[in-house]
Amino acid sequence: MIIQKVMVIGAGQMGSGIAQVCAQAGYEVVLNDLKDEFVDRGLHVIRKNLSRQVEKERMTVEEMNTVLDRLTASTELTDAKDVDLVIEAAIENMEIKAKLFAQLDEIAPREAILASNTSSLPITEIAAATKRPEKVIGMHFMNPVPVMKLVEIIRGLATSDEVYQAIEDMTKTLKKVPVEVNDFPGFVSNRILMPMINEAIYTLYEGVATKEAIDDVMKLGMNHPMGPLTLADFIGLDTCLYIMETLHEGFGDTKYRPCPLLRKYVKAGWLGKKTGRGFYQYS
Ligand SMILES: CC(=O)CC(=O)SCCNC(=O)CCNC(=O)[C@H](O)C(C)(C)COP(=O)(O)OP(=O)(O)OC[C@H]1O[C@@H](n2cnc3c(N)ncnc32)[C@H](O)[C@@H]1OP(=O)(O)O
Ligand SMILES: NC(=O)C1=CN([C@@H]2O[C@H](COP(=O)(O)OP(=O)(O)OC[C@H]3O[C@@H](n4cnc5c(N)ncnc54)[C@H](OP(=O)(O)O)[C@@H]3O)[C@@H](O)[C@H]2O)C=CC1
Repeated sequence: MIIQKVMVIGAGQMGSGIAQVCAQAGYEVVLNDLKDEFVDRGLHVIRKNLSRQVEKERMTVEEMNTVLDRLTASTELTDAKDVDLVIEAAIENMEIKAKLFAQLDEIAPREAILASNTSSLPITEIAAATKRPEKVIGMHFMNPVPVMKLVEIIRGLATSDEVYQAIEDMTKTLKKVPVEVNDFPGFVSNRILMPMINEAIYTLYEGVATKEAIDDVMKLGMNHPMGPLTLADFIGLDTCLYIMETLHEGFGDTKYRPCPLLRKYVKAGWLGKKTGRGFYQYS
């Protein structure tokens, strides 16, 4: 399976990062979102990241322009008609992802691989929305994508060995480290990370300590680069809540119940860094 052209769906924080690393690795990339303004916002972030690399003299202006030239903006799913791989990074919602995959299955070439960057939703269920479940796979990048080395690769029930191998090889061309996991709610990363974040929110909710103190304990005591509440703001509180709900529903275990304070913040539209306010305020 030869992968040359990649379509990334969703130009948010994850989609723009994925598009950037694919373009830097030499792939032709189509970056798709619902509206031009969202795609432009994603391309703006990529330009800013690459300019920083130029300032640090890790890349020349010519190299930056070559990378930027590999990126094409799109607001039409029909642009998937000639791609080899789609990486979906729209919001963490099964209905939206299933609908996207059903449409992509109709549009993308028969041989194309359809991957999802979902952080917790079952790949097997996403694959069932298509007539090519053997070509559907999870490709779970970490935030911020240009910096983090891991890509968790999730095999759905029907994912073929050939598709797994092609995605593992492609991940290495992005200078990332693939780790294979099976399809269970939250996979490995968020099954372990998100209950810790949820517990940190309970710790705040129950008045055990201030948000700053909770973050300091985990930063200074456990050497985490960010405290759990700062990390929750960074990931997006909506995404954190969707993941906890997937764990809660998927395992049917009350230990995964989302903290009411997390629900309250999401209902208020306090989604973290991306909306300017979460546990902390960002100007
Ligand atoms: C929810 C899920 O499904 C899965 C997830 O992704 S969970 C989230 C996983 N991610 C994490 O846990 C991140 C934890 N945080 C960290 O590792 C660090 O705080 C961090 C890498 C984000 C920033 O590191 P820092 O040392 O505090 O800041 P800083 O010195 O400014 O940045 C370090 C480097 O990262 C780069 N960087 C930081 N943020 C960046 C961003 N958003 N995009 C691109 N590059 C970025 C900087 O340019 C800098 O690069 P160089 O070293 O090459 O110069
Ligand atoms: N945040 C994180 O740390 C991580 C997130 N993920 C996963 O990546 C995915 C994206 O998350 P993230 O980038 O943080 O979210 P963002 O909210 O930053 O971005 C999502 C983007 O997708 C767009 N979108 C929504 N629906 C559609 C659609 N039908 N077609 C095309 N685009 C659409 C959104 O547009 P609009 O603004 O209009 O809604 C938005 O621009 C989620 O599945 C998430 O779980 C995975 C790893 C880490």
